[in-house]
Amino acid sequence: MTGLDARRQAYDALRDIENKGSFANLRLKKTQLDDERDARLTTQLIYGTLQWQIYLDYCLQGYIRAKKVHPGVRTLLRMGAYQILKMDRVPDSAACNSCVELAKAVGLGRLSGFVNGVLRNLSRTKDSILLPDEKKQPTLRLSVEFGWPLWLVEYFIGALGLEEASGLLRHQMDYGEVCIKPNRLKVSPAQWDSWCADQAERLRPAPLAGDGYYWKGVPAQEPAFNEGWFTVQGEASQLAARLVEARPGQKILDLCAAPGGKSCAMAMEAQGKALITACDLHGHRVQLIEKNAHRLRVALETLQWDASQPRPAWNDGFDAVLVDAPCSGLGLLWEKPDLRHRVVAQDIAALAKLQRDILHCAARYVRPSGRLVYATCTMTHEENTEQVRDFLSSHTDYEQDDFSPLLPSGLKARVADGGLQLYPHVDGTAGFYMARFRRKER
Ligand SMILES: C[S@@+](CC[C@H](N)C(=O)[O-])C[C@H]1O[C@@H](n2cnc3c(N)ncnc32)[C@H](O)[C@@H]1O
Repeated sequence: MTGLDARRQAYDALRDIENKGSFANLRLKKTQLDDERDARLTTQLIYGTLQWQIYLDYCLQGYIRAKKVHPGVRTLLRMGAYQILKMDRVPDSAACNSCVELAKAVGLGRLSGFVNGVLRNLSRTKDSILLPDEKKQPTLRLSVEFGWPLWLVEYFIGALGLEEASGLLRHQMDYGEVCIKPNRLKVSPAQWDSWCADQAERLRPAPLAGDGYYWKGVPAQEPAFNEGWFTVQGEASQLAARLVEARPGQKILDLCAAPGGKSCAMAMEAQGKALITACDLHGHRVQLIEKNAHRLRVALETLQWDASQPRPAWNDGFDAVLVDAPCSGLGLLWEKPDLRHRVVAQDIAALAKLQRDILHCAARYVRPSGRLVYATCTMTHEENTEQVRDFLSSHTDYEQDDFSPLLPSGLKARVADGGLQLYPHVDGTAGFYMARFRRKER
């Protein structure tokens, strides 16, 4: 059967994500498929099944009478239901047959009849599934229809109102595309133009990223990526790195740097001539920064360091400091759907405290008239606007720094209260927040 290997890899990854808490994007990198079509199918099955899990479980519940379902079978049913309900290009019969074959291949052959029965019934009657009433239960409807945990729907409705939250929660993104940007330190204009011409059918301009593109491809399988010709970085992340305005000869500190996307972006922006120190709390993540820098051939100094602890030796030592803070990551829920099932509301307060501590330390490292950039990939006011307000009220040696001239002309979001909040449904980026402060002259 075509795609059975791809489906098996997706099944194994989904089991690891559930059992071992693996992150989907990292687990995906471990799948081994040489054929690009298979690799795309695996990606779509993993991400799609996770994105729609709540919707799929809702639809499946009407077809399952058993009180307990074997966890492996539940994964198979979700994968099958995803193909039947959300993947138009897969015929229902292929979705059913492949799940039955997969059940046998993963040692669940004795339950393959059950899998077959549930999926065939679903396929036959899928058009009559009733979702919660939009008028009577708008919150539950958004949760089920678009696969969001209820608390997240309630959070966004509380923060944005029903209409805006609906727009946000309805937004979908294409998992098959990544945003790329040329590494001008490594690739010549002629080489880049020629690569882009080869890839023309898979590229579309990234409106906010200057010379970047959205590319339908698998980076690890692309020689140009392994040669360091381009970086993979979302438009919002690129923008946050740009706010630092890293210039040749400057000393820059990136306090929460792994896996090194923004550190490398800043190094490239400064034509490889800035002195960039990239730190992270976790040693294994510091290695990711080094790996990234090595691939892109940019020089960075790396250090394992807890940014919430003061380091007096750094006081007044940097032209600019970036705090790309650990955060609830709600802005990445579209591109990393496993996070929807991982983040919990209780995380937000603890993260806000950590962010405050990190910002407080970072404030000392900036030289007078230097820049401090604060960024998160989330949309909670506790982690964003409240941090900015709190920082300015407790650090009177800082003022807000207007960065609007640096923003791309096509951007719809506007700076408000000194910060820029990007939303997926407004600008098509990840949900991201950024603010910039300038230390006053003494
Ligand atoms: C949003 S990510 C950074 C992404 C990175 N700037 C990039 O562009 O690739 C936040 C990082 O903060 C790190 N982190 C968490 N707590 C930290 C702490 N107390 N000190 C330093 N880094 C920390 C995490 O390990 C994670 O790598």
